[in-house]
Amino acid sequence: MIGRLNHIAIAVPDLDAAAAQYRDTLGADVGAPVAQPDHGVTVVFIDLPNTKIELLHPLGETSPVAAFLARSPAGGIHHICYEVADIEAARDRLVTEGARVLGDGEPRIGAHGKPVLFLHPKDFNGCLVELEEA
Ligand SMILES: CC[C@H](C(=O)O)C(=O)SCCNC(=O)CCNC(=O)[C@H](O)C(C)(C)COP(=O)(O)OP(=O)(O)OC[C@H]1O[C@@H](n2cnc3c(N)ncnc32)[C@H](O)[C@@H]1OP(=O)(O)O
Ligand SMILES: [Co+2]
Repeated sequence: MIGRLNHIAIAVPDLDAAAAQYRDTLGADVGAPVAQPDHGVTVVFIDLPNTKIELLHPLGETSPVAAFLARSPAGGIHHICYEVADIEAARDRLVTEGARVLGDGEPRIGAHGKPVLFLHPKDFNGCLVELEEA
């Protein structure tokens, strides 16, 4: 069911500083910050030869990333995003197998204009999993 690794997300306390570090210190191809108010984040995508890095910073009062940074003020790996061919079929299979799909269980449009879902970290070895329809 899961396919390619679409991205690894890192929550950061200072988005501009993290983007500059990837651009200048690590020599990476760093995109511009994009506000994603529906998801409560501002994101910067970094293109790598075999996947992407998503830098995340809280946006708005109800950002899900704010609580993460309150627990880990220096930042840290926030989630892993796998691609799936059919996100509703994937959701239905996961629910059948007892996994918790976060939110109302309905896919929402993510940073790439594709439907995404999130799976509870406690069901996947302490790792927040995002699924994005390829
Ligand atoms: C523009 C979209 C973009 C894209 O790529 O398309 C994005 O990726 S948007 C990313 C931001 N959105 C989300 O993260 C939505 C899903 N997240 C959530 O619903 C919450 O963050 C949740 C439920 C994962 C955690 O909520 P909260 O921070 O309030 O913590 P809890 O007390 O509910 O946590 C329970 C338990 O889980 C541990 N936890 C929390 N976050 C993570 C994490 N990112 N990775 C691993 N573990 C996590 C937390 O420490 C608690 O563990 P415990 O042992 O009980 O203390
Ligand atoms: Co993501």
